[in-house]
Amino acid sequence: MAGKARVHELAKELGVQSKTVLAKLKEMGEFVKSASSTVEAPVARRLRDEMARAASSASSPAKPAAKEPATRAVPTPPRKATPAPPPPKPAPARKGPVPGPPPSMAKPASAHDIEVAAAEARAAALKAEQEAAVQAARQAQQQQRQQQQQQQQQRRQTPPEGGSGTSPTASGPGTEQPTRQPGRSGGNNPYGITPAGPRPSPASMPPRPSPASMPPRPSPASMPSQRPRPGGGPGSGGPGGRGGGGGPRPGGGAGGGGRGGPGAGRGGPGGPGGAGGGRGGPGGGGGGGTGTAPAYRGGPPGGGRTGGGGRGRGGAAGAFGRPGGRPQRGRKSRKQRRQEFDNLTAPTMGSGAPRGNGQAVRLPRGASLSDFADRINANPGSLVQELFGLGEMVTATQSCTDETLLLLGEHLGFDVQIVSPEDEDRELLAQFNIDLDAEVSADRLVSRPPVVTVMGHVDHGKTKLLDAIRRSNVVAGEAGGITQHIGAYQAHVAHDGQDRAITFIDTPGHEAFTAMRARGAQVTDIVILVVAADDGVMPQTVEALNHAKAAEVPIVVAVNKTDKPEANPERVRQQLTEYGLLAEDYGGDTMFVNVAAKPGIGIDQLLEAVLLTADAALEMTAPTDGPAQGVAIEAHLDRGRGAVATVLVQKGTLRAGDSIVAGGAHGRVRAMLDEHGRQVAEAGPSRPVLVLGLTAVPGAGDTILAGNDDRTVRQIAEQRQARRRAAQMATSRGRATLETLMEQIKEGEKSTLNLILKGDVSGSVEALEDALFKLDIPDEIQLKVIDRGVGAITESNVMLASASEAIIIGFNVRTSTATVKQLADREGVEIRYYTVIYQAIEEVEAALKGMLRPEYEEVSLGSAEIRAIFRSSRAGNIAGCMVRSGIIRRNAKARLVRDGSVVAENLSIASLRREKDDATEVREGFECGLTLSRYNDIRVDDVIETYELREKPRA
Ligand SMILES: Nc1nc2c(ncn2[C@@H]2O[C@H](COP(=O)(O)OP(=O)(O)OP(=O)(O)O)[C@@H](O)[C@H]2O)c(=O)[nH]1
Repeated sequence: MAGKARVHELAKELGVQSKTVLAKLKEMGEFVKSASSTVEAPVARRLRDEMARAASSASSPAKPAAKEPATRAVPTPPRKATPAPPPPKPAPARKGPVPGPPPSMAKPASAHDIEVAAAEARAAALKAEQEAAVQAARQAQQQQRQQQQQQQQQRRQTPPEGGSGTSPTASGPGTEQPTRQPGRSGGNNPYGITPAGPRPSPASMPPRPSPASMPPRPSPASMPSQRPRPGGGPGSGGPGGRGGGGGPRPGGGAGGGGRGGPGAGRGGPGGPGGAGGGRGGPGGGGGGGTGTAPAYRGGPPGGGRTGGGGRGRGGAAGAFGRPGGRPQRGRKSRKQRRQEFDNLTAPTMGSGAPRGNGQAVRLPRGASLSDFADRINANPGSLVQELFGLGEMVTATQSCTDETLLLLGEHLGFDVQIVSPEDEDRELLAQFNIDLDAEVSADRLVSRPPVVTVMGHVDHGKTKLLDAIRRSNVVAGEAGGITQHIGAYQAHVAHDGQDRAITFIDTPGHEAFTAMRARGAQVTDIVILVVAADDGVMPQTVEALNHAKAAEVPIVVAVNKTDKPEANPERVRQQLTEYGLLAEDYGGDTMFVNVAAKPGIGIDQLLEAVLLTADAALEMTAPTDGPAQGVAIEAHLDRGRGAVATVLVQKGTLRAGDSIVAGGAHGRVRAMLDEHGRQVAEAGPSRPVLVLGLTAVPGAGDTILAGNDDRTVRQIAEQRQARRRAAQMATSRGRATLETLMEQIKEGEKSTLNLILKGDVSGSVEALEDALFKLDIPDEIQLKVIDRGVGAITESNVMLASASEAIIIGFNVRTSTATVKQLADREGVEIRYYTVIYQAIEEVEAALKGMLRPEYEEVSLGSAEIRAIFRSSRAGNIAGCMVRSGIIRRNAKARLVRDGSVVAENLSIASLRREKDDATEVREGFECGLTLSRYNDIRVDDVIETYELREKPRA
């Protein structure tokens, strides 16, 4: 019969009454309630055996007697039927097979006899089964060991996976093999529990049952544990663990393995020969179900082998495998970890910067990443990130070096081509068919005067020398002998019976020289290096020397102040040999001339030397025909004459009336003046002239071109201006100037003005700082002097200003070198120069006042009283109003007043109507309909006040 049979079905099958079956079952120690109760299959099987045996006995004459005890047995207290309180002793089962009752037993079988015989038979069977189980367990253990070894080997090769608690090896058989949970399947059979039996190796184990395939969990009603079982409770896991299957019954049984909980999961107590297996849960070492389970009072000491232990994290050693349940990850060998570390690759984050395919990207020298990003249609931030990845930290607007741009270009797959400003200009001019470098035929070339710049250490007499030369050349009676400073002048000297002109740049020092060179203007042919004979070679002498050498310009040394008693001109010659300037007297090719600028001694010899050097070293020719080309030496805005520029013509001839472009400025030459203030009609090569008629002031070093017509020069100038603006924007974006600070303050971005003060003497710096701090500055603005010092403005001042967005104030000082000025330009650092303190204070104060956020005051416009409210699904609540005072204006700011209290602020008149027409404003005494922006809670008799905010002028 499949499944569980009911008592009456069994009775029918056996041909007896149900009550006979019930009595028999009672005899057998099974408590069965009624005829409709079900009987477990093993019990039914035993019942059939018993009944058959009883029937065979009944065939003997003792049969009726046999019935008696059976019936008598019914009222017998179920002493044996109840589980034995003491631990079931498996010993009898181990004592070898107990011979079953001989079938030929003459004595009529009483119920007791039947039971004894059955017990003996079962004991024999049990023993045989146990032996088989022990054998199988041994085999299983051996297989397990082998498997462990294999696993260890595998682990050494591959990192093992975690999840210890749920690994197959961690599962006790109690949960793995439900069929081996007789406690569950044979819950009402004290002997029905099959000992643990041969423990199958994990390899041979059936697939782990899924919850779906698991036998149904016994309902509480059907749980055998509902019955008091002194023999032991169900196998239990650790804290949080789940109880295993049915508890061991007296006499032996296997507690189902408990599932290790997050503590120390412990398998259920093994019954005699039972197998308890705990499965280690996370954090809990699923201890194997052991035969001894002190926690389970009254639980049977395990007669069987130790149940398979689960493995859990941090738990004790399981029966299988490694001790404890530490994560396998932690068990990696050092070598493995090292290998893993070595194989780690740095995480890469995509910046989103586009990748090129070798496309050419032309960038101006000193371009920023923003410029680059514009060209390749990228986000500047992504380029910052890419460059950061390459180990360079550059902000998006910072000017980059050529190397940086090339590096980034290569990294992104673009062919970056750095274009110098000169090249850019050349390209621009090419658009207008102007070629500055066009070959000039030799027949057009005529000799031109050399252009000379005077350089040297401070106070060695440069100015005095230039004065002396100028003075020595003043033609008697010419303009009263007074020359004007226009930035350059020409001196004349009789050389080899010829009147030769020499052009001198009237700005001593190498700053102007270098600044012009930086702009690509190479105007100087020869450098006069002034060295005071009493002082000798000094640091700036060497600096000037290096600048001249870098420009590959020949040098004539003027050994000055030779009139002084302590003068030692020979020492100067000796000293300069160390720097590669070997005097002719010493066998070199550099001309040294002893002069005394102050008394005007040796000036002619010096000019002679200049001409000799020029003739020897230079090819000083230029065409005089063709449109003029030149360089602006100096320029300024003259109050009466507008923009004026001193132009040094280099090629061609500049004439009054010519259309010219000078850098970003253009215009028509209105007049040309020489250094004596005389008008000149035309200026040939090397001739400096003051040019009037430009629309704007060009910069020193800007090239001058005479164009064919006004339109061309204007277009060239405009394109240059646009280019410069773009370059300036790129470099000075985010940088501080007094003007931008004002804007930033207005926009609420800034409220601090950082200053660096530099002065000629410490007294003036302190005075300036004191005066600045005495300024009446409102609290909302902060003035910070982040650095102060005496002396020229240096590179480090500029860098500090750049980093902290400060403005440098130079009081009677200038930048230490032209390169510092260039750096400031590049970094967008504003340097303001002052010669009087009050002027500096005034400007800073004006800037700070401009920086103040505007103050607003409220000006009332009018008020209206709500007379009626019209509800509109589209416009919300419309207030029908009477304007009480002033005007009500659309979009005006408004507030709502109810019973004298303001109930809503910061409103505005969203719509305004007079009759049926939209109105911009409605005057006093008229009715109007209006709505308030995003406000509907209006009531009749509320008052709407309108006002506007007007900026208050600052005192
Ligand atoms: N005795 C004597 N003094 C001279 C001579 N040349 C210049 N001096 C003096 O030296 C001082 C400096 O002369 P400057 O011409 O201003 O020197 P500088 O090189 O132009 O100086 P900076 O513009 O500051 O670089 C002045 O006091 C001159 O009078 C000279 O030939 N003999």
